[in-house]
Amino acid sequence: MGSNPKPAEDLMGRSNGVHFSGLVSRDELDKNGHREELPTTSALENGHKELREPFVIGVGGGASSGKTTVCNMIIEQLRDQRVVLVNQESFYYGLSDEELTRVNEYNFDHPGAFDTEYLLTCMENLKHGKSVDMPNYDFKTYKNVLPPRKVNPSDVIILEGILVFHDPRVRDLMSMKIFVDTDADVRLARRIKRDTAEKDRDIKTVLDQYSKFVKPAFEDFILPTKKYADIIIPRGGDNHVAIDLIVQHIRTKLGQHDLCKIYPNLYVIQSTFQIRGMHTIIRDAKTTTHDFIFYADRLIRLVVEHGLGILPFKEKQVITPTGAVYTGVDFSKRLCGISVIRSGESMENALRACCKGIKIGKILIHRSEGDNGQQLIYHNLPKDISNRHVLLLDPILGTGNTAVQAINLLLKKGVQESNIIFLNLISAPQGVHVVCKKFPRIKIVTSEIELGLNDEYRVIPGMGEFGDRYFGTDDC
Ligand SMILES: Nc1ncnc2c1ncn2[C@@H]1O[C@H](COP(=O)(O)OP(=O)(O)O)[C@@H](O)[C@H]1O
Ligand SMILES: Nc1ccn([C@@H]2O[C@H](COP(=O)(O)O)[C@@H](O)[C@H]2O)c(=O)n1
Ligand SMILES: [Mg+2]
Repeated sequence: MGSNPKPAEDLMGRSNGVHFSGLVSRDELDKNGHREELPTTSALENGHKELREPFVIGVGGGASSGKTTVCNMIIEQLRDQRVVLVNQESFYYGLSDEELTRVNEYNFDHPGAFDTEYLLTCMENLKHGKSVDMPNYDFKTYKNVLPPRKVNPSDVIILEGILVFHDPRVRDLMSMKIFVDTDADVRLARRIKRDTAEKDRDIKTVLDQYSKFVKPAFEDFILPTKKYADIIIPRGGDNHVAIDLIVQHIRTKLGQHDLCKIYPNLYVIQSTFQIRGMHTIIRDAKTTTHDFIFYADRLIRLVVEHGLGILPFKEKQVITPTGAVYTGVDFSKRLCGISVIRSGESMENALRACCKGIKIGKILIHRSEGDNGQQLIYHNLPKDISNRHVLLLDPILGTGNTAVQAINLLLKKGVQESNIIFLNLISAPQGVHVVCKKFPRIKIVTSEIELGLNDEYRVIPGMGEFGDRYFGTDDC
């Protein structure tokens, strides 16, 4: 795959082609909040470009303490990240027919009930970037016979379960350990509700199991692991402050905010599952041209709207049909769009749809060896461009070389640097560094920050050659 990252300084003057990618990623949440993923690479650390090991979080605590709830809340807040949830309960040994006849005598809360060796293998593989076959335990049949779930490595791996801190080898894989601490009576009440509703068990069976196994095991095996926790969350999912702090810490460790912290003029649009879903489609190499255009258009529209949102405005009052005064704003109309041929042309329709009658100029930059690999060969810009705010359109910011050429031309034509908003769908950190360092007053609006560039200066994970995919020339 050739994904060794390049330092930004290396890229200036050496690229002879950007905007490619071979890596595809797809995330899906199933009904249990599990994610199934195709290969991904790891996140960036502290704004640097090296790819690194995933951040592993352990979430332990008594049964029904709210571990899964806490994990789902963390995952929800990290919806713009590649997160995978591993449940310790998937690693329960299946019961033999003989054991099934005496199921009420089986202690599911004992460390020996789990296949910890296989759990360890799976976690080590995930941590080292390999995909794994996760067992699929069925609580109703007590068996492990369902087809395994393929889980691929991610930027964040969360391992949750009653005894995830019991084995020191599993503990050692974790970068952060969270213990969910909920009162025993609350846990029991929830357990009765859950096991009768979801596991088809009667109250007597649940209570017998609780007093015979669950309570003693909590005291003997689970509670003693609380001392290993870095964070103890009282009240589980009700503790929003704790969950917010945990998410902040994870983001800091992933270096997610660093680029925006370094460059206040970089705007990454707020991610939602809709947005990630659309990215998932357009990044999938198997997506048809028709779907690629549809979802790329939706994302481009969001980026354009966001870009328009950071244009200057003046306060304006209007009278509504009810005769009331509405105090609003009047936004700048001295605008134009400039698309970088050819992929930037894919963004013109969205801009026209948002700004009736907007003038759109074009710049063509040829990429070849030598001379920074860049050659400006054509431009057609509005004559009065120097008096306008310019929305520069190019869906991918890779090395930054093309953007630098285009911006240099705009500046030469008298456009003020602070009047340029560069709109793109994805930005490689290297390109962000190059553009923001050279033009600190320019604004960049993007929908996702990429992992980096590979040896061939292609954006990873990226989405391939955008222009070819959008204009349907990818099989020419
Ligand atoms: N803060 C809460 N308030 C009310 N019910 C909760 C809360 N947290 C969890 N539950 C419910 O309690 C049950 C057990 O929660 P869960 O998160 O599955 O715990 P665990 O994974 O620790 O067994 C679930 O039915 C869940 O909906
Ligand atoms: N067949 C099984 C397997 C496990 N249990 C109980 O599940 C609890 C652990 O799950 P949590 O989501 O609550 O962490 C544990 O207390 C086991 O007794 C079961 O009842 N049947
Ligand atoms: Mg659970």
